[in-house]
Amino acid sequence: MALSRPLLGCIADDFTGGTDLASTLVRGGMRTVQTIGVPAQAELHDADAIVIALKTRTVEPQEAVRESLAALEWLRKAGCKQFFFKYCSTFDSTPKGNIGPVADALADALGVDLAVACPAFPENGRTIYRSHLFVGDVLLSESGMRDHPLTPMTDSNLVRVLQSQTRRKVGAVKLDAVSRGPDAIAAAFDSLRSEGARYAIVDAVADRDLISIGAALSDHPLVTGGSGIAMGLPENFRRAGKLTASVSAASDLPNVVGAGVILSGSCSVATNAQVEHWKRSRPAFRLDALQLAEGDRQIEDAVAWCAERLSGGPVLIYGSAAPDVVRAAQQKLGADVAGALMERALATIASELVRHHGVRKLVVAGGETSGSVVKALGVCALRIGAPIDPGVPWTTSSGSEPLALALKSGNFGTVDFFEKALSTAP
Ligand SMILES: Nc1ncnc2c1ncn2[C@@H]1O[C@H](COP(=O)(O)OP(=O)(O)OP(=O)(O)O)[C@@H](O)[C@H]1O
Ligand SMILES: O=C(O)[C@@H](O)C(=O)CO
Repeated sequence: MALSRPLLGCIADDFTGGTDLASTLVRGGMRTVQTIGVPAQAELHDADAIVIALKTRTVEPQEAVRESLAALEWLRKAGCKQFFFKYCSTFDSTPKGNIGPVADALADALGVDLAVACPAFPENGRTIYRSHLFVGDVLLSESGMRDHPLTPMTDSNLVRVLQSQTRRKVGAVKLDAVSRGPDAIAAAFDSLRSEGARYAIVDAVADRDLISIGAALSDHPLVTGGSGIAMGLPENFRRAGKLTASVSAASDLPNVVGAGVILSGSCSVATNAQVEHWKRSRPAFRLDALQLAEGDRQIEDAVAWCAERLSGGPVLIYGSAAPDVVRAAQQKLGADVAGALMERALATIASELVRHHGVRKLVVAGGETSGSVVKALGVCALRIGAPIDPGVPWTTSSGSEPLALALKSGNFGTVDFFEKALSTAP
C-alpha cells in the first residue's frame, strides 16, 4: 500500500519544542512523527505531520539557516505543502538570531510574502498583547527569562526583538482584529502586505484567538511561532477532507519496561522548583559546572551513585541551579563552555545508564539538554503520546526496543511534574 503524503512539515529549533508542537498536533488528531535531525531515509511511515527537531536555537546563525533549509528540502520532497517553523513560546533568541535569520531563509525558499510570528501559548501563560509578550502576569523581560543561561530575554516588544534580527519589515496584528475572527485577521494581513511588512507579530491572549488565527492561515505556506498557533491548523486540513485519523489513534504508544531517571539541565524558575520538590522526598545527585571543568570524575560518581539506587525507584541527576550559581560558573568558564560541559555530562550519564544499568524511561528537562541527551542515545525518531502537562507528552523512540522519553521544556510543567511523569510513563 502506498504511504499517504504528510500534510504539514515542521522544523523545530530545539527538541523539547519539537515534542511540544507534536503534542499539539496529535491532540488535534494529526498522526505525527518527530525526527531527531533530518531523517536519513526519504520517507517515513504514515504520518499527517512530520516534525524535524533540530538543535539550532543557539548555534551560529549561518549554521541554523543551513540545517533549517536542509530540513525544509526534506519535507518538501516528502510532499508537505504547508511548513511550520517552531521556536520558543518565550521567543528565545540572541541579538544575532536565530529566529529572524531562519524565518528569512525559509520565507525566501518558499517565496512567501508575509509570515506570521506568534509565540503565544495561553495554556502555559504566554500571551501577547500590543505585541508585548507576557509570561504569566509579568512582561517577558521581567520573567525568569531575563536570567536564561544562553538566551536572556530583556525586551518584551516582539516587533522590536524580531526587527533587530531581520531586514524585512515587521508589523503587528492587534487583538482588536484577532478578536473579530478569521476574516478580520486575513484583512489585517492584507493591509500589512500593502504597507510592505513581511512579518506579522499577532496578538493572542486565549486559545480562541489562536483557533481564529489558525483558521486564517489555511493558505499560508509558512507559519512561524510557538506550539499554540498550531492549535487551529488540524481543523483546516480536516475541513479540506485531508485528515481522517481519530484523536485517540494518533497518540497510542507501546509499553516500555525498565528503570527510570530524570536528567535536568534546565535552570528555569519552573524546573528549579520541580527539582526542589523532588529532592524533598527522593534521591538526587547534583552536578557542578566548575567541577565538571576539572575532568570526568563527577560523571563517573553520578553513574555509580545511580547504579546503586535504581532498583529502589527513579532518581534525579541535575545541573539545574539558581541564577547566581550559574553566573559564577559562566564568569569563570564562559557561558558556552559551562553549558556545553553540563550538557555533555548529562548526555554521557544518560547513555551509560541506558547501556549498562537497565534504564528505559527518561525524563529530561531543558531543550538544549534534551538535544544533547537524545543525540547521545542515538534516537532517530519519536512517536508522540498523551500529554503529561500542556506541551510535554510522553514519547517513545522508534525501533524494536523503544525507550520512553519525556522531553520537558524548561518552563513547563507543574511543581510535581517529575513524579507525575514517572507515574504515567508508558
Ligand atoms: N549549573 C549550571 N551552570 C551553567 N550552565 C548550566 C548549569 N546547569 C545547566 N546549565 C546549562 O544551561 C542550559 C539550559 O538550557 P536548556 O535549553 O537545557 O534549558 P531551558 O532553556 O530551561 O529549556 P527550554 O529551552 O526547553 O526552555 C544548558 O546549556 C545547560 O547545560
Ligand atoms: O515553546 C516553548 O516554550 C517550548 O516548546 C520550547 O521551545 C522550550 O524550549
